[in-house]
Amino acid sequence: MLSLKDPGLLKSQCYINGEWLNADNGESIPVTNPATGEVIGSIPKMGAVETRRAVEAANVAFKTWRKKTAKERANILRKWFDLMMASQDDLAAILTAEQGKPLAEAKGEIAYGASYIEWFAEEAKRIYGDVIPQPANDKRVVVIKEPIGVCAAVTPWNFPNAMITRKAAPALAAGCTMVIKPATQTPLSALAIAVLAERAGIPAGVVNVVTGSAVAIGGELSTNDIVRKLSFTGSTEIGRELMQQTAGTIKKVSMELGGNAPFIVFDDADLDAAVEGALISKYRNAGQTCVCANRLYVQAGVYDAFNEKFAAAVAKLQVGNGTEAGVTQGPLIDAKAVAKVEEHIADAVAKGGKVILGGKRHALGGSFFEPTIVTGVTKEMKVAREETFGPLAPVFKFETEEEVLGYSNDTEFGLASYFYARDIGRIWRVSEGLEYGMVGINTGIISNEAAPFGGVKQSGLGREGSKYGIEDYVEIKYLCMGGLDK
Ligand SMILES: NC(=O)c1ccc[n+]([C@@H]2O[C@H](COP(=O)([O-])OP(=O)(O)OC[C@H]3O[C@@H](n4cnc5c(N)ncnc54)[C@H](O)[C@@H]3O)[C@@H](O)[C@H]2O)c1
Ligand SMILES: O=C[C@H](O)CS(=O)(=O)O
Repeated sequence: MLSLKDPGLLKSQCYINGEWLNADNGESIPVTNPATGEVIGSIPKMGAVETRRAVEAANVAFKTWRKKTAKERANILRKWFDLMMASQDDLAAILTAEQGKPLAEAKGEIAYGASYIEWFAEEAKRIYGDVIPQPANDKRVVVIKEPIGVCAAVTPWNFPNAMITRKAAPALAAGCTMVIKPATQTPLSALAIAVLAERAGIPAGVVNVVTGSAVAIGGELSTNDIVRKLSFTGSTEIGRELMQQTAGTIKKVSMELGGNAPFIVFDDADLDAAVEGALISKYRNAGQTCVCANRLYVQAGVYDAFNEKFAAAVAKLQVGNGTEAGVTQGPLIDAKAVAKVEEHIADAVAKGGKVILGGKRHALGGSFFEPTIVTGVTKEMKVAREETFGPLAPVFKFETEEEVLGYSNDTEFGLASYFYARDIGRIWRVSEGLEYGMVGINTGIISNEAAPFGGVKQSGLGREGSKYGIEDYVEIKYLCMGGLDK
């Protein structure tokens, strides 16, 4: 059982209009720990009717929340940030229990998630408009920015805290209200965020969390005309479905979708730095990260040296229950995730790939999997085209810059990409040649609240974080002031 300093953070009810509620039919869904299989809690199995009530509550709350000054909203968001950081240990314990990542990573996620609240508490006060030089002296052209209204957020299980705050923070900062549907595998983190929102003084109806049937809740959020914006983080497949569903009411959408990140090591790279970057980029959250290195490309001249160093570093990863000291890789989220990794390994080996480390389920059983490296891989393999979303590093060999750019861009995805090199001309050529929303240069970690996080092609629409992140939650209004020459 979860032992928290603040047991009030562990909720089994949804948060709608400032009330903690069960499903209308009383049904609930268990929440299990992926490391042990034990039930750690339960959540209401809500559907369209409860979701509609949450949307209507958010609509009522919008009328007053938007009228607060930016400074008033900023102060309340700052309080929310302070409360989240004060509860970092408990929030991390809840996150590790329901998602599986090591406690140190979970604590890092809480700080990362809270940093979006801190950032947008500040950005709230900088949503500037324009006064544009008038084309005729009887008029003045003024532009103001206004909150778009009731927003919906549908979020994934792999970062159960940060993927929510990365949406709720800019939305509330802009004066919007929000209905959140977290992933069914990891809802307790979302409910804990709502507890702290309530304690921070965020008024009833401004933040709402609904759990239960994804199709029913998502269907209501994507078709209810009161919802003016839907922000989704998850697979490209579901993102495409939600875009189609929102088209009927012409909603604004943000889509943070799947990835297939290339991680390129050129022969002029600092090899030790490249190994360190590849390790963190590939195996963070057991590889269950949208921006993790999905394909490693190493130039022929350093291919063997890189693989030797990389295998030695990966072999040091400690697989186990995320609550145990020293563990650096937890379980995968479920058996389906394990099956996908096994499918990708089997396909690569069948087509000539060589497993030089790991390659099978961990001795711990369940959904634990050995950190794995496969060499001798080619573009005909599934690992070249599909997002593995697990602790599998396929290492491709390449000869020239032109060749590796061609390989890297040969995908429908365009989220994150990485490369290690030291020649400045190469750094500029490759940075501009990669068709991705984000490029890590001599680093394997690119995510922070100050940066515009997002993808191109079928990895999504819009940006989260940075000064750009709040633009997705405002509408531009043009005021044409006439008759000024009389
Ligand atoms: N780009 C990013 O920032 C980012 C971040 C995290 C995860 N992801 C992507 O998400 C995927 C893994 O996460 P996942 O398994 O939670 O993704 P998913 O698409 O299966 O689920 C994401 C969310 O959508 C909900 N959902 C599922 N089917 C739905 C439907 N028919 N209608 C409405 N909602 C529905 C789920 O309950 C969950 O809350 C990977 O592809 C990963 O790359 C992207
Ligand atoms: O999985 C997707 C997240 O956006 C990862 S990150 O923590 O933002 O890098």
